[in-house]
Amino acid sequence: MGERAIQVGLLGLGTVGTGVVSIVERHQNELAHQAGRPVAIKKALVKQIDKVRGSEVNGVELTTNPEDILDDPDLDVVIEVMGGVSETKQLLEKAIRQKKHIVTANKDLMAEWGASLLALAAEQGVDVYYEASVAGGIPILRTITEGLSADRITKMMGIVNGTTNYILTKMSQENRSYEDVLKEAQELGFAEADPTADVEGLDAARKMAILATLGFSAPVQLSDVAVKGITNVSGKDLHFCEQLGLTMKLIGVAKRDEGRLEVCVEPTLLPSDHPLASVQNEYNAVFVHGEAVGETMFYGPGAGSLPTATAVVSDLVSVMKNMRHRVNGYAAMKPLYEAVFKEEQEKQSQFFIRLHVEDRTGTFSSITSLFARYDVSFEKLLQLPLEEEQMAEIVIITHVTNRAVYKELMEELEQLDVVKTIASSYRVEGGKG
Ligand SMILES: NC(=O)C1=CN([C@@H]2O[C@H](COP(=O)(O)OP(=O)(O)OC[C@H]3O[C@@H](n4cnc5c(N)ncnc54)[C@H](OP(=O)(O)O)[C@@H]3O)[C@@H](O)[C@H]2O)C=CC1
Ligand SMILES: N[C@@H](CC=O)C(=O)O
Ligand code: NA
Repeated sequence: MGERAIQVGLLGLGTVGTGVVSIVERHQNELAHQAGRPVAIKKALVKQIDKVRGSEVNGVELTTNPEDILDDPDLDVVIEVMGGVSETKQLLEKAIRQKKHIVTANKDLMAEWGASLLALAAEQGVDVYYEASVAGGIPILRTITEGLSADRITKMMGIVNGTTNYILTKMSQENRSYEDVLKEAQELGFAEADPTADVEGLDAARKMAILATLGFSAPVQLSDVAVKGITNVSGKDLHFCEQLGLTMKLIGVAKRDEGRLEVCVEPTLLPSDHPLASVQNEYNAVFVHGEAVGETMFYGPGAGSLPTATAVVSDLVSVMKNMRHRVNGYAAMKPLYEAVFKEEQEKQSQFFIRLHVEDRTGTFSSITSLFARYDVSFEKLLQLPLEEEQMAEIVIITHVTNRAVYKELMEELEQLDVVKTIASSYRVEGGKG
C-alpha cells in the first residue's frame, strides 16, 4: 500500500485557489514523485457556499466555517489564498498552533506580519512559505533565498505588479483609457479585491518590502518603502515618453550601498530598449544584482490563476519535502542584519519634469538659472507650444542629482512667476541611479 496522501485545506477558492486545485489534479504524478506522497485537497473555506464554480473544484468539500479546516486533525497543510490581513492572520496563527504548515499568496499579510508568523511557525516546528506573494509565477523568493544564497545582493529592481503593468501597456500601445483597462484587469483576475492597492503602488511596495527583507536579510517594513502609484499618469505623459524614446513602468527598486538601504516604488521612465521596457501586460520581471554573480534577470507572469497557483503548489512540494526530512525552512528567512536606511541626499537619480510656462522672453533663462543654482544640469530639453495662448510646455530630463536637491528645486520651480504648473514629474532610470 502507498503512503498516506498529504491532506490540504484551502482558505479561499477564487482565482488562485481554483488554479491550485487544477494543478494538484493535473500534475498529481509529478507531485507525488517529487514529494514521495500523493496530495489531496480535502476542503476549502469560501464566503458564498452557493456560488457557481468551475467543475475542476467539484471534488473539494466547501465550508464557510474556518474551524472545519483549522480543527481538522487530518489536515497537514493549510493553503491561504483568500486575502485579508487581521482575521486571516488570526486564522493562520491558529493553524500554526495546530501544527499545520502554511503556504500563502498573501503579500499584504506577509509584508506586515511575516516576521511574527515565521517566528511562531519556527517555535511550533512548521513551515510558512509564500513564493506566490511576490511576482506571481516567477520563483523569485526561492531564487533569492536558495539560488543566490551564496551571494550578497546589492540591488533588486523590477516590475512586480501585473495589474499596473497591464494598464500602462494597454494605455500606451492601444491608446485606451485608464478606467477601461483597469476594469479588464479586474475581469481577468489580476487585480486585488480592492484594486486601490494595485494602482496606488501599495501592492508593489509590499512585494518590495518582502524582497528587500529576504534579499538584504534585514527587516524592511511597508512604511520604509517610498511609494507613488500610477493614478495620476496621463495619456499625455505617455505620449511625451514615446517622443523621447522612453517607456513608463511602475518600477520597484531596493538598493544596498555600504550597508544602507533604499526601497521605493514609483512610475519610472526607462529607455525603450531597456529590458524592463519590453515587459508587457501582466508580466513581471526582476533584476537581481549580486556582488559575486553580477546581474541576473527573472521574467514571467506576475498574476493570474495558473501561474500564481504554480508558485503555491511548488511551495507545497517544499513543505512536503521538509516533512519527509523532518526539518523546516525558517533559517533562510530570518533576517541577519538591522535595516538602516539612506537619507534623501544619498539617493541618486535622474528626473523627468513637465512644466506649463508662460511663453515669453526670460522664461527659459529664469528656469535654467534656477537649475544652475542647484547644480542640476539637463540631459534633454523640449519646448512645445500649448493650445492656450502665450503658454508653452517644457519637458526636462535632468542629469543625475539627489532627492534632497530635487525636492528643494521642485519647490522653488513651482514658485517661479513664469511657471504656471508642474504638470508631472517622474524618476528616470538609465543613468547612474
Ligand atoms: N489573482 C492573482 O493573480 C494573485 C493573487 N494573489 C493573492 O492571492 C490571494 C487570493 O487572490 P484571488 O484568488 O485573486 O482572490 P479571489 O477574490 O478570486 O478569491 C478569494 C477567495 O477567498 C474566499 N474568501 C474571501 N474572503 C473570505 C472570508 N472572509 N471568508 C471565507 N472565504 C473568503 C472567496 O470566497 P467566494 O469564492 O465564496 O467569494 C474566494 O473563494 C490574495 O491574497 C491575493 O493578493 C497573489 C498573487 C497573484
Ligand atoms: N494584484 C496583483 C496580483 C499578484 O500579486 C498584481 O496585479 O500583480
Ligand atoms: Na513568485
